[in-house]
Formats: sequence, structure tokens, C-alpha cells
Amino acid sequence: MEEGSGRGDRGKVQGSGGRIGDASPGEVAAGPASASVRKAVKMSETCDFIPYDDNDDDEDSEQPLDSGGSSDAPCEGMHDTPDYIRRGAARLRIAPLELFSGPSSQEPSSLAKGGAALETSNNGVAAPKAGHPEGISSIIGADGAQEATIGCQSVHGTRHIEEDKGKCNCCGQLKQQYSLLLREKEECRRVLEDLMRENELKSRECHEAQASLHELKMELMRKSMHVGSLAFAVEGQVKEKGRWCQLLKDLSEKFKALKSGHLILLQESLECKRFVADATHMTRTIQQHVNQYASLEREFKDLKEKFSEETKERKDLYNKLIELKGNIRVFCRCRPLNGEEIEEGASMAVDFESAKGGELIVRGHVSSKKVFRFDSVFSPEEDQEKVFEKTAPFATSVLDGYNVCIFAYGQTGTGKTFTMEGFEGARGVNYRTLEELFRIINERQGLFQYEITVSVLEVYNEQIHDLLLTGTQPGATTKRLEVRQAAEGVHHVPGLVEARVTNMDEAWEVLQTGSKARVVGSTNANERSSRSHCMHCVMVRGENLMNGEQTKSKLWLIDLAGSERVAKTDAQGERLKEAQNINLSLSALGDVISALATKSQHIPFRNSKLTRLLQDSLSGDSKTLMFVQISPNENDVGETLCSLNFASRVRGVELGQARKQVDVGELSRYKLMAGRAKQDSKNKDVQIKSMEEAIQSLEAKNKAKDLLTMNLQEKVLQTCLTSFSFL
Ligand SMILES: Nc1ncnc2c1ncn2[C@@H]1O[C@H](COP(=O)(O)OP(=O)(O)OP(=O)(O)O)[C@@H](O)[C@H]1O
Repeated sequence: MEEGSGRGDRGKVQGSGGRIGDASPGEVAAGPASASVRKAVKMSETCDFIPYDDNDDDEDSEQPLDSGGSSDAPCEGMHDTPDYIRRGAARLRIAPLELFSGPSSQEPSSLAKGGAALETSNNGVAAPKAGHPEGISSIIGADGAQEATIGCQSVHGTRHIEEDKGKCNCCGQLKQQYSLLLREKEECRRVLEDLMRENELKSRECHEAQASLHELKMELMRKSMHVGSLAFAVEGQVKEKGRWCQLLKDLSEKFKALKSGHLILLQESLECKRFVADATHMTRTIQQHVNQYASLEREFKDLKEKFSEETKERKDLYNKLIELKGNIRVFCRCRPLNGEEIEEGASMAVDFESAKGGELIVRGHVSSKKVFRFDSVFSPEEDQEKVFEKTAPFATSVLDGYNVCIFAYGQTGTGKTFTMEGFEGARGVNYRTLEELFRIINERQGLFQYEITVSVLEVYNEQIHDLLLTGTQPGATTKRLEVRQAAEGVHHVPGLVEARVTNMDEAWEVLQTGSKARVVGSTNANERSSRSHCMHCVMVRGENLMNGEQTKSKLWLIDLAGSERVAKTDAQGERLKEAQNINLSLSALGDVISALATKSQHIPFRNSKLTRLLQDSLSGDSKTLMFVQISPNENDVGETLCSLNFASRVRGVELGQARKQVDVGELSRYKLMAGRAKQDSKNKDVQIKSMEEAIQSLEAKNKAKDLLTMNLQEKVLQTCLTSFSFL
């Protein structure tokens, strides 16, 4: 009983230990064995006889575990059937056979056959070699010993039956054995029941396992699908990754480029920082300069005002100086004896050596001498330059806005044209005055603006001709012009050509054009004598850029016709008429100048074309300079005295006739007059000198201020440039 119980427990333990649900695929193969066991049990329950058939086992073993036939366990799974199941199955089949076939019906051969069947069974299950003792013992184990004993007893019993037929003691034993076997059978049945329960349990477990397997398969399928989708997703992700990798690569390159750009920008930013620092510095500097500029501008404005005031002051002073010297000034110039005169042995009628301080002594006939005093006396040795030194201030007056008239008066051939025009290498007053005008204009550039026009005309036989009209030939009859009064104190000649000139070359070209057109003829008095008044009119329009003051002034440069007396020339007819007209105009000019000098109420400008033309430049605060040209020739002394008398009249100071041989009283009176005149002259000279000094100092001041202004302007300009170039 204990053995059977032990076997049953063992099988139970082993069976429960081998749960299909928990088993590996090899363990799941135990399913067919359980099925065969179940089959065997059912059969034993019905007929208590279980025929052993290897094929059935094989079939069972080959039959899939689950009805769905989805078992993966092949027939070889049988080889993996646990031993306890095989042993239990073998036992269940064999023992009842031996017991129920019993000693009554079974032969020892059948027992042997049973042993052989056992062997076969063992072979079929465990595959040991037939009859191999180790195989049997290994299958049967400890229980096998009992069975063997039973077998032996059966055999022995059989023998006793054969030997001792009818002996009942054996029956008792057999009954005991039988009862034992019955108990064992019961035990086996219980085991079987346990096994069946276990089997059912296992079946349920199997079903559960199948269900779980199915679920697992479904899960697997889902997982597979999921994996597929995941694979698809992964593929997509891989592609995406590739794209991202490419993007990353591109981004890396971009990043590199950006990094290098960043470095460049960093450097640039550093430079910019430096620039900003510089800019800040510059801004401060600019601000300083702007402040400086503002203060300079204020200073400049003040200077401008001061400059304007001082310019006016200078102009007034200069004008006063001119006025002190005389608005009507007379310079006497004597030409040298020409070659012909020297050849003829002509002697000098003019004494320059004994004359001093603008005095001129003319030796008259019968040992008489006449002293003349002029503003300046130029001996034959004094050149054009020396003459112009004293003439130049008039050019300044013109640019200051005063009308000026410079003319040469004298007998034919005394050097009027030479003084006014001169020639190349010895330019006269015309050229030099214009040159001086342009020099001063350039000097005043930036402060004043000037516009210069030049007209050239002649007055011949009391007719005005424009010498700049094209096609004008010497002696040809040109359009007659008239003098018109445009406004109070403004006279002009309508239709007169006014050539605008901007430099000396242009101006000189215009002057030359006019000179060439001048009417030239010959007289008995001189081989080349002009019988017309050649007049150059220079119009100056000026603007003071500091205060906007505008001026309009006129400069007349006149080479008058010869002043010889009609009687001396022996002129007749046309020449006589010319001479009379010349005398008329010159006489009218003398009258006008004389009236101006004596500040007469009536100035007879209308007596001749010449005086009408010169009206603006002879009246008011105009300046007049007369060159009285004389001949040194003793033979011309009469004409010389006439010219000098005329000039003296013009100057308004007539020292009177100097007599060499005069009584003491008369002499004393003349000496007293001369002394007074000298004193007056000296006082005037002192005044003039002090005024000149004042003017010079003012001019120096103005120059310094001009320089300062220009420097300031340059500085401001540089600052602005610097600012702009930085920005
Ligand atoms: N200061 C001088 N020095 C040298 N030569 C002179 C001087 N003055 C005049 N002459 C000469 O005397 C000559 C006559 O001069 P010019 O023709 O200028 O006289 P004029 O008064 O103009 O005569 P006209 O009335 O006929 O025009 C010229 O040859 C000139 O060169």
C-alpha cells in the first residue's frame, strides 16, 4: 500500500510539477502522453483491460495537442515525455493484465510474454534495448523489485499449482495477493483519478494555455503588425533620419559658415566698437568744433561788422585823403627833347633842378621865368612806373565807388598818348590803372564782387563815335551817339557798346580795339596828331559781400586832342574847324573844372560833348586827375605856358608869374605869398602824411582781419570736411 501510495504521490507531484502552461515547448509535448493516459484510464474504467498498442501511442503522440491543430510540437515530442508519466502508463497497463489474466488463465509463457510486453513497453517508451536488465530496473525502479517478486510468486505459485494441485494454502496467499492487488488497484484507481483530475486540470491548463497561446499568437500578430508598422515607421524614421542627417549636415555647414561669418562679424563688431569709440571721440571733437564754429561765427559776425565799419572808415579816410590832396589833381609831365629837336640844338625851357616840391619853372622869353605848382611834376627822366605810382590811388577810389576821370591834356606831340597808352615795355596809365583794378579786385575776392565793362569812344568835331562797333574803320563815319540823363547825376550814352571783361587781357584787347579805330590825321604841328578825344569808359559795379552794399562807379581814361592854338597850326578849312572844336571842348572842360575848383554854383557841363560825357565823373565827390603834358623845347614855350596856365586854372592854385627881376617890395610880397603857400602846402603834406599813415595802419589792420577771417573760414571748412568724410 505504501509503495502504491508512494507511486501515486510521486506521479502526482511529478504531474503537478510539469504544468503545461508553464512548460517550455519540449514540456508542452507531454500533452500526447497525458492524452494516452486519459485514454487508458477510460478503457480501464470500462473494461479494466488496456491493450497496449505502440501504434496507438504513436498516433496519440503524433496527434496535435489542441483541437485547432496549431500545436507546434511534433511526434518527436514523445521522446521528451516525462518518465513518471511513461512509467505510470506502463504500470497501469501491465499490472492489471498480469493480475486479471491471473494464474488461472495465464501460462508462464504468458508471464514471460508479459515480461516481454513489459520489455516491449519499455522499449516503446524509453527505447532501451530489449531484455536489458538495466533498462528494466531503470524503468521499474524500486517498485519493480516488488513486481518482480510478485512475478516470481506468480511463477512460483503457478509451479505450486502445477506441482501441488489442489493445495489451498496457495489460494490464501493468492487471495492475499489478490486483495493486495485490489488495494493496489484501488490505489491505482485513486492515482488514476488523481491523474485524471490532474489531467483535467492540465487540460484546462492546456486550454488556458491554448487560449493564452492564441492570445499570445494574436498578440504576436498584433505585435508583428505593430512591428510591421513600427518597421514602416522605422523605415520612415530612417528616411526622416536621413533627411534630418542631411539637414543636420547642411545646418552644420551653415553653422560653420555662420560661425565664420560670426567671427568676421565679431571682428567687424570690434572694429565697429573702435569706430564707435572713434565716432564718439569725433562727435565730441565735432561738438567742440561746432561750439568753436559757433563762437567763431559770432566772432566772424563781429569781425564782419567791424570790417564793414572799418572798410567804410578806410574808404572815408581814403576819400578824405584824396580830398585833402584834392579831388581835382594836376600832374605835370614833360617829355624829353626828341632827336630832331636835339639835332636842331633846341634848348630846354623847363627847369626841374631848381624847382622843388611840385614846382616847375618855365623860362619864358626875355629872361622871364614862371613858376607853376602842381600836385606832381614829372621830369623827362621819370618813367611810366614812377608816374603811375601817384596815379594808382585813383584806381582804389574807383573800386570804392567813386567816379574818377583821368585825362591827359597838352600840345600835340607832348606825350599825351605816351602817358595814357604808352607802348609795350612802357605801358601807360590806361593799362596800369586797369591792371591795378584787377589786382585790387583779386585782393578783395571773397569780400567784394565786381563786374567790369569797358567802352571806347571818341569825340570828334563835337560828335560821339563808338570805337567798339564792329566794322569801324579809322576815319569812317560811325553812328552818332548822344548823351542822355538817366537819373539825377547819372548820364549815359544809349547804344554805346559796353564790353564786359573779367581780366586784364580781355580789358587790354578791348582798349586796343578802340585805339586802332581812332581817327588819326596829320597837321603841320606834328606828324601824327590826334584831332579827336579818345575816351575809355570803365564801368565798375561792385558789391560788398559782407553787408550787401552795392556801388556803381565810372572811370574815364581820356587822351584829349592836341591843345595847340589855332593860330600856330595855321589850320584852314576842315582842320580849322577841327581845331576850333577841339579848342571849344578843351575850353569848356577848363571852364567846368575851374567852376568845380572854385565851387561855383553853376557848372557849365552842357557847353561841349566832352564835358557832358564827363559830367558824372567831374561833379560831386568825383576825383579828377589831369596830366598836363608839356614840351621842354624852348620853341614851344608859348604852348607850354598856355597848357600850364590852363592846368593851373584847373588846379585852382596859381602861384603867379615868377619874375626874376622885380623890386624888393613886390618881391617881398611874392615871397610872403610863396611862404604862405609853402606853409599851407607843408601843413597839407603833414596832414596828408598822417592820414596816409592812418590809412596804412587801417589797411594793415584790415589785411590782418582778412587773413584771420580767411583762416577761420578755412578752419571751419576743414572741420566740416573732416566731419563729412568721417560720416
Ligand atoms: N615822357 C616821355 N618819354 C619818352 N618819350 C616820350 C615821352 N613823352 C612823349 N614821348 C614821345 O614823344 C612822341 C610824341 O608823343 P605822343 O604821340 O604821345 O604825343 P601826343 O601828345 O599824344 O600827340 P598827339 O596830340 O598828336 O596825339 C612819341 O614818340 C613819344 O614816344
